[in-house]
Amino acid sequence: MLQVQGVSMRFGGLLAVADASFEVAEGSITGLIGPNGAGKTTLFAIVSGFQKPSSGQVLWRGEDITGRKPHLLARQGLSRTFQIVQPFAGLSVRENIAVGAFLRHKRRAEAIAVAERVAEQVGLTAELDKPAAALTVSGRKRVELGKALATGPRLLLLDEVLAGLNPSEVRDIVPVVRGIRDSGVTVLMIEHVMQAVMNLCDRVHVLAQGRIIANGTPAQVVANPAVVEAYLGHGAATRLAGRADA
Ligand SMILES: Nc1ncnc2c1ncn2[C@@H]1O[C@H](COP(=O)(O)OP(=O)(O)OP(=O)(O)O)[C@@H](O)[C@H]1O
Repeated sequence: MLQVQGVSMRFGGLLAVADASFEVAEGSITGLIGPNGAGKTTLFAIVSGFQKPSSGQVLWRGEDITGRKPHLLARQGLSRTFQIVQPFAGLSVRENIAVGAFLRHKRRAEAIAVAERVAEQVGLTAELDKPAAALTVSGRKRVELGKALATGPRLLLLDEVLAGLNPSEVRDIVPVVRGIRDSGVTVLMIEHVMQAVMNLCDRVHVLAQGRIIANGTPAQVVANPAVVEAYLGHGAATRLAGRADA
């Protein structure tokens, strides 16, 4: 469904993304993980049209969409959430989610109806009338999810939607993400919360220092010595293996 082919992004002397290639299969929940500064956010910004890569291509259903603007990509069914959630504080939860729905529905009543349907999907029905500013971090994350979902995406890009949540809040949102996929929306997620990655993702791509260093099922990538080293430092995999043998 989505193919990233040989994408590089240079900021001055820094190669933030280096010849990265990966695919997202339709109907999957695909994870993009890696240590801080690995280039995940940059790669996401490229896929969602917020940045144009220095080189390489992004293909959407076979079509080259490299550098296409975010609002055009949203019309084509590719929407994203942001790591820092910034709901319209003065608007209600219903109105915040409806902002996304206006992409495809011109009439207010229709957009509101979509927002109410989406609110149910993300577990916000009881909060619909509240101002977004009154919500907890977990609630705001759900609003962010709802706003993106209300645009009617075929592929939803989730940027650390679980960051800042406590373990029980993570446990509560995991089925929401799975439900989104089950409703026919493919999901690509950047995520640091490994508990959720292990639970949710069909496939994971690991980025370190701008390069894709591994991919596979969650179980395969966490058992991969190159991945362990990328997170814990050179020699960590051997040291850990030595301890396990002892
Ligand atoms: N606009 C920019 N100008 C210069 N350098 C940048 C810019 N954006 C990102 N970088 C650098 O590119 C590298 C990759 O950053 P990026 O934010 O993509 O990593 P990340 O994997 O998302 O990290 P984190 O998990 O901490 O969010 C970092 O070294 C970062 O400082």
